[in-house]
Amino acid sequence: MIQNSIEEQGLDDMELISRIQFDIGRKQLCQVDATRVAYRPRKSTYPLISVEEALNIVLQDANILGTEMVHFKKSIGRILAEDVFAKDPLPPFPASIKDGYAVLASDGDGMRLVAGDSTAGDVPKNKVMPGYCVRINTGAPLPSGADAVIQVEDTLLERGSEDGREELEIKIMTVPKPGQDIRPVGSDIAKGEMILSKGQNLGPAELGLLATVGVTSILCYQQPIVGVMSTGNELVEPTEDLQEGKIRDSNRTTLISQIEEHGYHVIDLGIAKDTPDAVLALFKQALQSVDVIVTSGGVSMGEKDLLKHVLETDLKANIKFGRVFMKPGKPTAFATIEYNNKKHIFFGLPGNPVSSIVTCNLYVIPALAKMSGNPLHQRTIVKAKLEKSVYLDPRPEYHRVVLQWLHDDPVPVASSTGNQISSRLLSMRTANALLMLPSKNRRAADDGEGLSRRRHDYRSFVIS
Ligand SMILES: Nc1nc2c(c(=O)[nH]1)N[C@H]1C(S)=C(S)[C@@H](COP(=O)(O)OP(=O)(O)OC[C@H]3O[C@@H](n4cnc5c(N)ncnc54)[C@H](O)[C@@H]3O)O[C@H]1N2
Ligand code: MOO
Repeated sequence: MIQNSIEEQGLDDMELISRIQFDIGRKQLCQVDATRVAYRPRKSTYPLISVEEALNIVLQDANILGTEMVHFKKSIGRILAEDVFAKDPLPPFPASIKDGYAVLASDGDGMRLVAGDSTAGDVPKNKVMPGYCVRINTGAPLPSGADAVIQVEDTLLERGSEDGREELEIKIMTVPKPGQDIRPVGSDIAKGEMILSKGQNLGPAELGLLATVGVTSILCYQQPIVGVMSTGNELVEPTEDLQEGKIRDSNRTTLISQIEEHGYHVIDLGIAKDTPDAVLALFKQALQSVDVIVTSGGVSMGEKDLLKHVLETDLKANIKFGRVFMKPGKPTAFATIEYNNKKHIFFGLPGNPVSSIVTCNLYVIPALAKMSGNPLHQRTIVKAKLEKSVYLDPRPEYHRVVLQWLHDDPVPVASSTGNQISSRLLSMRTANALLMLPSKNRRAADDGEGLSRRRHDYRSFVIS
């Protein structure tokens, strides 16, 4: 009956949404009225776009935030916003590559008197004169006069002090060449050399290089602060016992750890109840302190799926897309929000636990990487073979698999994690890649072969 009355009024979906959103005169903070279930649109008003299109839209809005000085020890995973140069050469002195003896090459092989030693960290006292050598350790400065090092394995002890504390004379068994086993000044790093360049991702080796050249404060791109929120009246905290109709919130845990695993700072925004006011209040609170909001749930067709309405109506957000032709993740939404003169980006991930984790991988992580200044923000994609044939879905699917490189085959084999229903988080367990399966409706001619044949090559990307 209600349907009839709507039809009689001749309202289309867009008008219905407007009626729901702009119902004035209610004592609510939020302008969205979610009570008139009968007026909800019966078809999504958002066009279904491809994953590629969606990712391009996301990356266009994922802009670098700015730069800040960072102490080098706190810079792991950060992206450098400046070139870094070496103010000193390495080694700063000619250094021995071996434990042995500093010699004059022109003396050739044979006997040498031992005139003291040069150990790492000390300044050698003795000069190497013809017929003499100085005992030297790896990394120690070459004494003046010497131009070669002979490793201890190529020498014999001819004479030592009676107490065994000193070597007095040795015999060199090989003919030394000038420069042998010596690292010249600046041979590892030249003075003034650029050791790191703008856009470099800072890992352990890069931090070590900063330590080497004594650059302890560096300019890095700022990292986005991400707020993660769950939505839904059915959700309770993992610590709580289940009452009737309730389930534990798992998405907040997976999304927070997924984002933190990639090195970004996350604020836990908690759970918003399925009311426009609750959602709006949490959004407003989040917008004070985060650059990116990631929600899960509340983006599909249910009368409680309010997020996009609240964003558009109350926060004047620009919803860039609301549906993507993919499985899982069809209702994924993306928006930009101007709030307090600052641009924020919003990811409305679907509530199904697998859908949220897959779409976080596909859209959120690359966006955060790009915002953090990382030029290599795209996911790694490799070719894989299927262990067993799989059924294709009408939607292009991101099938959870374990990739294994077997024997000396350079192409890995992908083994499915089983039932792929998007509520089954167990399908993510042990998965280390998402297999990109084409739509079932793609013509076989696109591919030259039957699409679901055993060991057919598919593209897969690594999600670690
Ligand atoms: N009429 C239609 N219904 C649905 C469609 C559609 O196109 N038309 N799409 C389906 C698809 S595909 C997905 S995916 C889901 C996504 O829906 P929402 O994003 O609105 O999510 P909810 O309805 O809130 O929840 C879906 C499901 O996930 C559970 N959930 C939600 N949040 C959490 C959480 N934090 N931790 C664990 N589990 C969570 C929730 O209880 C539901 O079972 O919509 C389909 N429906
Ligand atoms: O797209 Mo939904 O994410 O299939 O379950």
